[in-house]
Amino acid sequence: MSNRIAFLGCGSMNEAILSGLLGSGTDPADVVATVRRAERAAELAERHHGITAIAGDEEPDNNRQAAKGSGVVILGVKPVGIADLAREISASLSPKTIVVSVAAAVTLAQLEAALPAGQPVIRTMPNTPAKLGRGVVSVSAGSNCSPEQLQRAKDIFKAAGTVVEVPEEQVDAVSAISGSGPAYAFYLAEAMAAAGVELGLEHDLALLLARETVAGAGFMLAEPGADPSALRISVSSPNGTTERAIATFNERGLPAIIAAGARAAADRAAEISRQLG
Ligand SMILES: NC(=O)C1=CN([C@@H]2O[C@H](COP(=O)(O)OP(=O)(O)OC[C@H]3O[C@@H](n4cnc5c(N)ncnc54)[C@H](O)[C@@H]3O)[C@@H](O)[C@H]2O)C=CC1
Ligand SMILES: O=C(O)[C@@H]1CCC=N1
Repeated sequence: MSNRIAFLGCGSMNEAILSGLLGSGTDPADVVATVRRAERAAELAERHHGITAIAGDEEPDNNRQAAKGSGVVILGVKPVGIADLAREISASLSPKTIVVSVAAAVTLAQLEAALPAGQPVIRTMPNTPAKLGRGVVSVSAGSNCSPEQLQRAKDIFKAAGTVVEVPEEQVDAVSAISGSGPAYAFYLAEAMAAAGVELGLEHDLALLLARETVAGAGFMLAEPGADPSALRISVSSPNGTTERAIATFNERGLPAIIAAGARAAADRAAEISRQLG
């Protein structure tokens, strides 16, 4: 099977995966990316030397060109555009080409219906730390995907981080925790920086403290076997300052607020799936 991997719709998410892949030693000559605009294609080609980036405003059949001869194609446009993109490339796929979607809310059934009968399809839910090889991605195989084809996709995504296999019914929950989750961590950093300013720190200093703290805590969480509760307790002296802060978060219902946000994200994914029919 061809080693070439095509990233169709190379925006934030697909570029993050592409970066992770190149960072782990994939030959850029085996990577092709498509986008809408020529400026974005030039930016990608400059940032990732040796890949091929094709813009639709210069070459309207860019997606078909990229799909043709690729062993794996990764669909990375917004959910509403996935089925059209799948139909557009259908005639350019070999029956063995593995079609991977990173889109929230687009089901395996919707993907399979837009592709030639029998096409192997995998639905994934990645996240943007893939850019640093620190993403986490779920994979769910469609009915035509062989164990070897699923393994090939897992091997690609391993380069971008941790791979978990989940039944498709769980993808909306995965999306609500790890797909969207980096935004929750960034939101926490924003709120901490704002709190620092409220306590009298200069904005730049407050932002530096918040960024380095969330990043540093992230590194600690990334150590093998890390336990968030144990790590939190190790910062919290009995009757000390941290304990007072955490008690205030609990009194104000922060865990329930986070659960409600995650529920809202999962519900929105289900709503989009229904809208896409
Ligand atoms: N951004 C994130 O953190 C995550 C995103 N996703 C999924 O990834 C997908 C893309 O999201 P983002 O990367 O955030 O969006 P984005 O807007 O940054 O990327 C989409 C890219 O596709 C290009 N594009 C649109 N139509 C095209 C076409 N017909 N042919 C070629 N290129 C085309 C756009 O120009 C853009 O560069 C979505 O389906 C989303 O659900 C999944 C997990 C996390
Ligand atoms: O916000 C979104 O719709 C995408 C899916 C998961 C993360 N970002």
